[in-house]
Amino acid sequence: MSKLAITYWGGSGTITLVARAIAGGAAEAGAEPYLVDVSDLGAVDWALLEEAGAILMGSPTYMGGVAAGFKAFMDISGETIWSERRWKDKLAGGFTCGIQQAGDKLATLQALSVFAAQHAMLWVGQEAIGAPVFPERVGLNSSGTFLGLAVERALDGQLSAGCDASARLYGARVAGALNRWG
Ligand SMILES: Cc1cc2nc3c(=O)[nH]c(=O)nc-3n(C[C@H](O)[C@H](O)[C@H](O)COP(=O)(O)O)c2cc1C
Repeated sequence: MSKLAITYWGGSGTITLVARAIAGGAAEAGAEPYLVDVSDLGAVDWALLEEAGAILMGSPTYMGGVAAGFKAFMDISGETIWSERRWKDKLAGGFTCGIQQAGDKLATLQALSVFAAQHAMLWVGQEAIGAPVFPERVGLNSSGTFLGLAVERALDGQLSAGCDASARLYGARVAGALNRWG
């Protein structure tokens, strides 16, 4: 299976926990995940991203959209990576977090999915259906977001069990997609 790059930018730690949980779920499903913190654009392993079969993108939702730190990464990719179609046909997906259950997080995922389309990438959404449809799955995909992964802010430095499980399932889903199409 080809490499799965998980790019992210986080301010206070939640998105880092989410990226790690996604990586855990993906590894359990047989993928080879690589965490790529984009907070220092000069330190980003661009060759790894070019080699990867899938690139996931994670940003906290700030003011109803992608945080500036992640947007800087998006914008720099709009130079030669975009014009030379270097990420074309890679699988893509997105994840975000916010303090509120809705919190306009969908707008962040929409921006990330449009970004993937700009790069001619192929988007993979979240599949998990939680409560109340399946009452025993309390906390799983609690905001009912399917465009990508949307979770709530970590408390006490920990993701809730439901958010952690949702992130792991999303990692496993992308690993499965990579196995099938990557
Ligand atoms: C400037 C700013 C704007 C924010 N805007 C939103 C928002 O629109 N919706 C939301 O649900 N949470 C919002 N939050 C809360 C963060 O998304 C939340 O605390 C998240 O866990 C931060 O992720 P991080 O720990 O990776 O930085 C905002 C936080 C900050 C600092």
